[in-house]
Amino acid sequence: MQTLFINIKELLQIRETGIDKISGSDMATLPKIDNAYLVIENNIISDFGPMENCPKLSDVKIIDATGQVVLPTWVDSHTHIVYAGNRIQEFVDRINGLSYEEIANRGGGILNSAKKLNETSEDEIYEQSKIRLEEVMQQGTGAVEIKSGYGLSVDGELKMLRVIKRLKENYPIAIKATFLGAHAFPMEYKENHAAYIDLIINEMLPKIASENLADYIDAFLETGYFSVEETIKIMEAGRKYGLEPKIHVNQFTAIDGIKACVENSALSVDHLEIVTDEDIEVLKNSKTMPVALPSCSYFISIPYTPARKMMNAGLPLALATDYNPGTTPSGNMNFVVATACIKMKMTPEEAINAATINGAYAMGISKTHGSITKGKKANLIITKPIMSYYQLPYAFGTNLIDKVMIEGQFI
Ligand SMILES: N=CN[C@@H](CCC(=O)O)C(=O)O
Ligand SMILES: [Zn+2]
Repeated sequence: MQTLFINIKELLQIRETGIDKISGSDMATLPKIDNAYLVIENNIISDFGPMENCPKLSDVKIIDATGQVVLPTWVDSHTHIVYAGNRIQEFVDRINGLSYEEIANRGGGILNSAKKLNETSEDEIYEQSKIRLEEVMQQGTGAVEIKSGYGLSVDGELKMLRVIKRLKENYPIAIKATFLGAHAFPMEYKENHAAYIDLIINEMLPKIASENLADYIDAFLETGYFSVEETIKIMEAGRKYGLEPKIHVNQFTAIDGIKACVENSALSVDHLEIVTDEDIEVLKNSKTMPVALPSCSYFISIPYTPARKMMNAGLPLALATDYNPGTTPSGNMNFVVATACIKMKMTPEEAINAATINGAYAMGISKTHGSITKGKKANLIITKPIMSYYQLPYAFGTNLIDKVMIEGQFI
């Protein structure tokens, strides 16, 4: 079955086959066709071009997109959308003056979510998480990475990863699962880090690998969480099971963690609110994608990733939500793109590149997602009639999406 979109006001992010990411000054360019057509065959993009070249097709469903902008769906390469309950009380505690660190030191934060998760059944976690997944799909997300990391026990981590597996099986959206057992030290291991790392490496990882539950491995490399040396052990152990690292690093402090991640061929380094000149140097000429999470900076009032400085140094940059109950209870990529423009001074072109093709790279799916390219998945955002794509970040907070197509189907 073919679908033909005609009269598309702007068809954005059109790319040749084989482009997997966009770096540095190239991020300022977002290739597009004004007044375009686009052909979808089953679940794949099969053709596109200017309206004057529009083919005459028979037995085709025609959609007139006059006034509407069409772009690839967002790729959200960093989320924690599988969790139990919420942390609304901590939100209010922060408004009343407590810091994220103070809340964590009182047993709140990640350990609070871990307690809730371990007390909740797998079915209930699935029910709570699928609501969030369905919500972000309606907001234009067509691929999502989901981490474990609120189990912090063998059973808890397996439970989370099994929920992610069920979401993968039951939804058309591309999902990658990341094992984040090294998210925090449980209370009983506070004074015995080696024993918890041993549990991760010798008990969790073999079980996860035997059930094929994870695609990537992560750790929270941060002062007060996992040290550089501890994170290296986790990355090396994951590699033995074929899990590439995607690491939380430089959220609050810069402790040479990025260097360790690059040396261990991490696919991405995520957060990067605090970035030194040395960090930028080690990222140059590496295959590691830096990932910024501006909704987290917004929600807990920490610095924004220095996007301009990084792009000026020739680096690529991806944008993701970090959707989680503590630092970012929002999975809205439209807000991420707008906030990147408003607060990080990324241009709309840079932000859209970061939220599509570079996001796809950061979750290892740029062969199939992240751009309007012949042969890629038919994953599309069709906007309401708008002035131009500039309106997407400009009218932040307004829902400008008319329809979302994932794998050739409107959802
Ligand atoms: N920083 C580490 N992990 C999550 C937040 C975890 C939490 O507070 O629940 C993040 O990416 O922000
Ligand atoms: Zn995160």
